[in-house]
Amino acid sequence: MLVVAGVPLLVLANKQDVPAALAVPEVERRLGLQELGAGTPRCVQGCSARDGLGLHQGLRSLYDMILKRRRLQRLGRSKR
Ligand SMILES: Nc1nc2c(ncn2[C@@H]2O[C@H](COP(=O)(O)OP(=O)(O)OP(=O)(O)O)[C@@H](O)[C@H]2O)c(=O)[nH]1
Repeated sequence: MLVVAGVPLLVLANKQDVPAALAVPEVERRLGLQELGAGTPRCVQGCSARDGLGLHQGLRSLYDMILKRRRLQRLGRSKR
């Protein structure tokens, strides 16, 4: 997985309607996302492409992370 430091990351843990699907914390652990550190905002969202559950929430989280990052970038620029 290519991750650019600081860029908001959304991981969709799909097929959560399937009983054998990995739970969200396990997906996060196996991808080693905790190693990214606080500088890379991220969200691991459980979802099901079959019924759409979790998709809106995931995209909403990504949108919020992008807005927050933009605000922080603007603040950083105005302080220079
Ligand atoms: N139950 C369920 N089935 C899904 C979901 N998303 C995809 N599928 C089904 O899983 C099968 C494989 O589709 P994909 O996941 O798109 O394809 P893939 O990535 O090549 O295959 P996988 O490695 O099996 O995921 C198809 O029959 C899809 O309809 C989901 O959220 N829930």
